[in-house]
Amino acid sequence: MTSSGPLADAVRAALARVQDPEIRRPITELDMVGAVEVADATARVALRLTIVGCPAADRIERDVRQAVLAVPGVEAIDLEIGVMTPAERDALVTRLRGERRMPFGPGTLTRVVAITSGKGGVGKSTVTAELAVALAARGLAVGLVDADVFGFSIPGILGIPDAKPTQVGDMILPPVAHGVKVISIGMFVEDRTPVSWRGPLLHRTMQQFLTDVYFGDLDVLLLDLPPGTGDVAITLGQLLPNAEVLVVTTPQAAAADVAERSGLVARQTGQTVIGVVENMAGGVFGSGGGDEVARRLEVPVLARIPLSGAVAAGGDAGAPVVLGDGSDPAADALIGLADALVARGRGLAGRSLL
Ligand SMILES: Nc1ncnc2c1ncn2[C@@H]1O[C@H](COP(=O)(O)OP(=O)(O)OP(=O)(O)O)[C@@H](O)[C@H]1O
Repeated sequence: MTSSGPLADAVRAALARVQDPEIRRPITELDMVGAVEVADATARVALRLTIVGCPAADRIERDVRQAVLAVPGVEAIDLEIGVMTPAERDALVTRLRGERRMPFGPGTLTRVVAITSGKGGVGKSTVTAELAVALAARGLAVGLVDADVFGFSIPGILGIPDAKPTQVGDMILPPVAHGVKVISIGMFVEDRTPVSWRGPLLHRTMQQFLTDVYFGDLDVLLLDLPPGTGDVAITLGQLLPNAEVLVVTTPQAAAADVAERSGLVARQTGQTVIGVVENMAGGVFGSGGGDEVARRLEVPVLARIPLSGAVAAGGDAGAPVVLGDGSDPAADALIGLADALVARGRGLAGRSLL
């Protein structure tokens, strides 16, 4: 690694401001920058990409050129692009992963929030995706695990229906949508059909999502659970007893029973139910469902999200309403939910008082 003279140092400093768009760390920290020399106002930079055919290669190359050419005294760049050797890549993966196995269990600094519902179709995935984007828009580092094996609608709602994670060694880099790092079972099945896996396979898959997917340091990790009280909810209850849980329900009174049950199952695993989100309020679903579930679980209703054509259209188009022009009451309610979550802080979730 040759780097000589103040101009070469300035080029290195400029390169330290270029991020790998997938790993979201400076390329200099990822061992992607080799020799740097400057001669006759021309900077020679050796770049090592993590994998052949790296999907972010164009972007990295463009950012590197721009950063280097902005250094006073540099007029041209001679960029030599190579690929890491398997040994270099293994060393990087080991370093990034550290010794941590499953970084989101008890003791984590990341706030883990699971979103559940009693039955399907109440808008749980929509609420989860919009909430994730609203939190990311506030500047938080947000990850989203779509664990809804029967639906996996999150990638579509976020506008990345066909995105696939990049694999570096045995590390999986999640695609990023609207600032949210997203991983979904739908990214690993061929024809997007719902998965009919049972307990052990689901358990392993969830564990892998939480361990092998490189999210980096997150402020918040959201999990979109399948509706009901099945294997995934129980598995995640075991893996993440420290998680906080939001229960999404419609205002329909008849939905209250099943919604309450998913909250109770979460609580049995040690998770903390922090509130209820009533979705599709003011529609044809009657009223009182959210209050009823909240009363039975002894938690507050954190948001009431009105039925909104904009929300449905935004979900179809992959354009979250929380990033819209602010004219939609449902968007306000969803942003209010993000505010309520942040204002609530981490509380005592997952910490024993005894
Ligand atoms: N507040 C809302 N106003 C209007 N439409 C909504 C609202 N919330 C969700 N929807 C729409 O309702 C449908 C179901 O939403 P979604 O897929 O999020 O439900 P879900 O509870 O996650 O279902 P499942 O668990 O079965 O995947 C979608 O078409 C979505 O766009």
